[in-house]
Amino acid sequence: MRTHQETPAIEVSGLRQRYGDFEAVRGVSFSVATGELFALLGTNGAGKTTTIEVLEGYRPATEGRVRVLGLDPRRDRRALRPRVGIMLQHGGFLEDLTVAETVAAWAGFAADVHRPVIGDVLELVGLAHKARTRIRQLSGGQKRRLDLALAVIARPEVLFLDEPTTGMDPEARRDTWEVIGRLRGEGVTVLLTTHYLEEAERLADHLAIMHEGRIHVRGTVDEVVAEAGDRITFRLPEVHWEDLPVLAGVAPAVTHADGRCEVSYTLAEGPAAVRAHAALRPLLDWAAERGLTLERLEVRRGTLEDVFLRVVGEAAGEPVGAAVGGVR
Ligand SMILES: Nc1ncnc2c1ncn2[C@@H]1O[C@H](COP(=O)(O)OP(=O)(O)OP(=O)(O)O)[C@@H](O)[C@H]1O
Repeated sequence: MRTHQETPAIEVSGLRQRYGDFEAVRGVSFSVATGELFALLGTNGAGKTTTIEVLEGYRPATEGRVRVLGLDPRRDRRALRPRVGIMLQHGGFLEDLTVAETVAAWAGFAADVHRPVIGDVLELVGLAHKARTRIRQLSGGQKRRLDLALAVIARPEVLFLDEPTTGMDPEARRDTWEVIGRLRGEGVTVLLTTHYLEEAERLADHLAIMHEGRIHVRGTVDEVVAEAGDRITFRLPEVHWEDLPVLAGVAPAVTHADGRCEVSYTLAEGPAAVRAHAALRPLLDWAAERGLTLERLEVRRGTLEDVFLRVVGEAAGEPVGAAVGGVR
């Protein structure tokens, strides 16, 4: 028998979602352990919001199975409601209410919310000084903070955040990351969608990259970033590029501009700690034998952005890579 600890807080298995003839989600599976933060990244229209809406119980799954805290989000809606916090992509407010009135009204829907909590929650999201301000006088970023306040007021066990920091300035975004980090620290399970790769890198335990209804890559942040491999890049005069060496089994990618060529190697095989070292020595020997200087030589770790762009590029033409290690 499975214990409570072993049951994931969120489970999605073989989810498919159709809108008429169009299949927006095409067989998505992932799970989120209790207390974890899982980030869904992806291109516009990838199916992130659709997936999260099925988990929130807003729409029935066309196919597949979803569970939140072991319950069916539609069938068990009443039982789940007090345990789940939701921040929609486009929350709607009554523009004439003040911030404090909005939170109080919302608290009225939730069980066990007392007035002092309203002040706490406004403090938490950095809106205490705006308590008497009318909603229509808030900026876009302040409205997102209020959305977050409403999502967490009933102290949920699971929090769904759909693009929580869209429209925020960099400082507000950092503040919000801190709030989300604090909630996670308190054991709240969080599923968030975002277009900000840095947001996912900073906050997520596990992440997935979606494109056109499918998850193409998923794993811990380190696992996904490791997939990008290391980059060795430099410039050479045009005359020397044709006999560039193959390094650690990898052929160079060469682009040409202004009479010089830009050379880049992406090394993804082997242990991260040794692969750039192993490839650099033969490269430097090759250059020394020819009396060449490798201009602007750079060795860097791949980034989440490299993986993201590769996923989108591969989906446009080449075959798509499998999920990375550690996938559950
Ligand atoms: N109610 C709907 N009726 C028909 N098509 C829809 C509906 N909602 C979404 N879609 C389509 O389904 C696809 C997935 O949309 P979804 O909003 O889930 O993507 P997303 O990954 O959240 O995108 P974004 O990052 O742009 O918010 C899109 O092609 C969208 O046009």
